[in-house]
Amino acid sequence: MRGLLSFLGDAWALARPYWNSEEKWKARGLLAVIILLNLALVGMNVLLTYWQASFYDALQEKDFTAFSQLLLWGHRREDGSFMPGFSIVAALFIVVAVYQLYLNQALQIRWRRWLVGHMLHDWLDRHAYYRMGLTEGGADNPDQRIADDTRLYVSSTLNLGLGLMSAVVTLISFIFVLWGLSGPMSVFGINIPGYLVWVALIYSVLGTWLAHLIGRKLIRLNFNQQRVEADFRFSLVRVRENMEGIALHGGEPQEEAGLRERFAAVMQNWWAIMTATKQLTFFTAGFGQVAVIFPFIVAAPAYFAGQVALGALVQTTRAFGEVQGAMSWAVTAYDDLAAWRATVERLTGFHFAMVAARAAAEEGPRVAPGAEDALSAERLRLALPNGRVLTEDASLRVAPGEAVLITGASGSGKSTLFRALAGIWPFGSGDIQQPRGEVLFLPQRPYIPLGTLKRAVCYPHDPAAHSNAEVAAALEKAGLDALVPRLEEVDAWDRRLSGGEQQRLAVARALLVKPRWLFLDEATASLDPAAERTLYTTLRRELPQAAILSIAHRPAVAEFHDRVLRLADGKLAPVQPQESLA
Ligand SMILES: Nc1ncnc2c1ncn2[C@@H]1O[C@H](COP(=O)(O)OP(=O)(O)OP(=O)(O)O)[C@@H](O)[C@H]1O
Repeated sequence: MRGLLSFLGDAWALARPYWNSEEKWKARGLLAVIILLNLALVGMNVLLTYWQASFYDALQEKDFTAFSQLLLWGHRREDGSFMPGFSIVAALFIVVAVYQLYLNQALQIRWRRWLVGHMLHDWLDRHAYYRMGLTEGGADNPDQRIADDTRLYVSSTLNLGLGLMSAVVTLISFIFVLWGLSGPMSVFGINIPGYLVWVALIYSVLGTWLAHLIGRKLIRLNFNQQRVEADFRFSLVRVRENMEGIALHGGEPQEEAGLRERFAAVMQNWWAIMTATKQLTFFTAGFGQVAVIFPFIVAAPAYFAGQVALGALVQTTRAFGEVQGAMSWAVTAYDDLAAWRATVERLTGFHFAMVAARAAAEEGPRVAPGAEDALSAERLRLALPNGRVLTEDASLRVAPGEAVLITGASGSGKSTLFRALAGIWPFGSGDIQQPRGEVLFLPQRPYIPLGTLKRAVCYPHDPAAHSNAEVAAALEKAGLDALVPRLEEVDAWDRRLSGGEQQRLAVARALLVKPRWLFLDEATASLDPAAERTLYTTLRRELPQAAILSIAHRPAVAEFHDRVLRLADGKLAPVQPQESLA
């Protein structure tokens, strides 16, 4: 019970922000209309049971006029009351049902847009996504949670919520109908009024309880299914993204084995879901079948005793069926409820992982952005997620326009030092003063976004911020003249360009963006030494005001820098350029 209450608390915590957001009046208004339409549907259902009673009575009495009037416009009964015809009620029913669904979907997409927008922000804000990827504590498969789980959550919440509401309203309405139709019954000499109502209630409560006992393992299984499906899809995406590496290694058998293994996890969990669903369906289908004849069995004695007419019998069984159906809502919706609960738990887990990752932005070295016109790091202690220390008490100060080369053995922590200077490394301590003005980091494998070549060069600027002529000039200076005519072409540029070309593209980016602070982390390492020299010469000529911090292994790069620092034994120490061999 505690588990259920805390789960409902989580579900509400997930939903509440939207219903109190800037969109709240539109959302609430739309929901109110949908609820009204839903209630109208229930009302028409009630009306139809009375219509049915009149219709069967007309049949029994072979009253053709009443029969045809009841099918068309309507019939005035002997007591003066008017019963609308089936065609009218059915036409109205169709219109209401269509708009109920249409507006429901409109509300779903609005809610989802809001939710996805907020999740994207929380995920990307303060590098939360990066930190979540660094530690195992991050939620698995964020892409699936943002793309799929939000869709499932929104549609299930609305549909289950409206389904529950309809069930409650149907229950209340038909309890009155059934109560009116059902006479008292004497059990051991005690008169029980509205006995059909009690029979329906007992039948349904028993059914719901049994469905819960049989189906509850589906919650965990559904949760797992989402995870294993996402893992499988992710491994397929990895193959697609690393096609060349895999093909060159001839790694297909390994990949196939890995993919099969992941799919086996999908299968295994799916079999467990099938077994659990089979058990639940045996029960729910049996429950549903019995429910068809059960009301006849309980109402038949009165009919055969001549106490009720055929119309009243039909109306009674229908009312019984509706009460029992509404009471058993949880039995029929158990599968959906289990899936919904799994989705809510996945989204809640993701939310808390994001909150923790954003809070962790305060952890690690203290970063003061743009505090002064220089870059400095003091008493920098950088560690790995597992606690291993990379630098102990490293210090650094770089003035505007200065060019500094950082060398050190592979794995000594040079890239991690850059990550810390960028303010994204959350493990360690010390003080970092970030400089004023635009900063650009160029890693060894540049990030190339999807879209046009122009977009790839301008990143992270908006492509509209630069003219084609500017971008073309930058590409030419970086030695990519051949690409100039393809600026507007959309392609998978990260796969189309060679490693060296990608690095040239990154240099073109620097020439275009003209940062005041440029960080090059082995950003020219894929080029031949002559090309590397040319690019460094171009960078120093074109960006004379820029401070440049480079990480490089080739000693020749030192001549383009004012001084060289070497990272060794956890400390940064100045060395002579000729000593800079890594
Ligand atoms: N996210 C991470 N989780 C665990 N270990 C990490 C992580 N990132 C880096 N490391 C480890 O930290 C150490 C330093 O990595 P870093 O990339 O800073 O080295 P580097 O000096 O730049 O090396 P190279 O010259 O080879 O590029 C390496 O041993 C690396 O395996």
